Amino acid sequence: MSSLLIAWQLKDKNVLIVGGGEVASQRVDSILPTGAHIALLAPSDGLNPRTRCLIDEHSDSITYYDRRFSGPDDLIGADMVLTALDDVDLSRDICNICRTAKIPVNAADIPDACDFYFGSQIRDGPLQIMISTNGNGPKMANIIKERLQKALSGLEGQAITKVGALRALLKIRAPGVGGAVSKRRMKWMSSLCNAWTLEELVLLDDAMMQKLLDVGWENDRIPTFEEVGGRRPEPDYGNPLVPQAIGFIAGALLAFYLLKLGRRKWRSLF
Ligand SMILES: C[C@@]1(CC(=O)O)C2=NC(=C\c3[nH]c(c(CCC(=O)O)c3CC(=O)O)Cc3[nH]c(c(CC(=O)O)c3CCC(=O)O)/C=C3\N/C(=C\2)[C@@H](CCC(=O)O)[C@]3(C)CC(=O)O)/[C@H]1CCC(=O)O
Ligand SMILES: NC(=O)c1ccc[n+]([C@@H]2O[C@H](COP(=O)([O-])OP(=O)(O)OC[C@H]3O[C@@H](n4cnc5c(N)ncnc54)[C@H](O)[C@@H]3O)[C@@H](O)[C@H]2O)c1
Repeated sequence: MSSLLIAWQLKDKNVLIVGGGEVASQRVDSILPTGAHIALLAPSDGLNPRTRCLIDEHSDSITYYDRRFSGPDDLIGADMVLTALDDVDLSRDICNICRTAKIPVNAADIPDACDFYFGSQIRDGPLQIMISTNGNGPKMANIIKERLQKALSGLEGQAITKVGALRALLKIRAPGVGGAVSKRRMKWMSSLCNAWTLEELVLLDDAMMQKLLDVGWENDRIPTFEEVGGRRPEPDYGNPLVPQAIGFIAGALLAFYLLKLGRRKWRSLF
């Protein structure tokens, strides 16, 4: 069996985390950027220092309850539950209550009881890559993430941000959902993404976007980067004085060496 990989939207949803150890702190890291309201339930004497820090720094997003899990009432209003406990029986009980209440649940210590797994993540602006081994080898997911990270240029997130802005402008210029307009929009956007390099997309600015739409979209074609006023930055050779200074020092050292050699030869003749 494999699993469904989706980008779950959690903005303004209620996520309950039961436990406050190291794994709980990683769950907070994963949930915070989604814009969800987090409730964290764990006695303060078991709080990991990072979890404590996250609670203090993000008091607008995290409501902390300094107590142990007390039963099904703790789950009321939760849209998602994550357990990160050192008590497998309690973890399993919480999973069972969630299943009855139809609340999606992840238990860090019982893969079989999870509705979904976390994965190793690469994030760069709007780009989100999740590596999952479907429960087989979490450390392998982490190693593969590091390999993938090296293969990325670092421009992807910025390029996607620019494409997102252009898509939003195009939707204003050619509104509508479905039908012929949708088909034309999708074809034009896909052709542009295929035709332009990542570097060119990163350099898109407001004026170029307007021109792309005026010249390209309106005439149903993909203009080149240069055609819409794109300019590549001049290659940076650094400070021109640096090579000059290096040349001067090298020249001076060579002259000094030759002078010394000349003197030695002169001496040896007499
Ligand atoms: C990817 C990542 C995401 C995250 O947690 O955010 C993640 N685990 C990570 C690290 C990690 N976890 C563990 C080790 C020690 C080495 C090792 O065991 O390999 C390391 C390595 C480390 O710490 O470096 C121990 C471990 N993990 C699970 C159990 C319970 C069990 O298997 O029974 C045990 C105790 C096993 C035991 O007692 O022996 C279970 C799960 N861990 C998952 C996700 C889900 C499957 C994901 C997948 O298969 O891809 C799943 C099923 C449930 C879930 O957590 O959702 C994150 C890497 C983030 C990153 O660095 O990028
Ligand atoms: N999924 C993963 O990636 C992964 C990785 C490592 C470990 N684990 C497993 O996850 C579990 C948690 O790991 P950890 O390192 O965070 O453990 P931990 O011991 O650091 O934290 C456990 C937390 O649970 C709290 N707790 C205990 N009983 C409670 C209760 N009744 N109500 C509320 N809170 C309670 C403790 O106070 C503590 O904050 C362990 O079982 C571990 O084997 C999972």
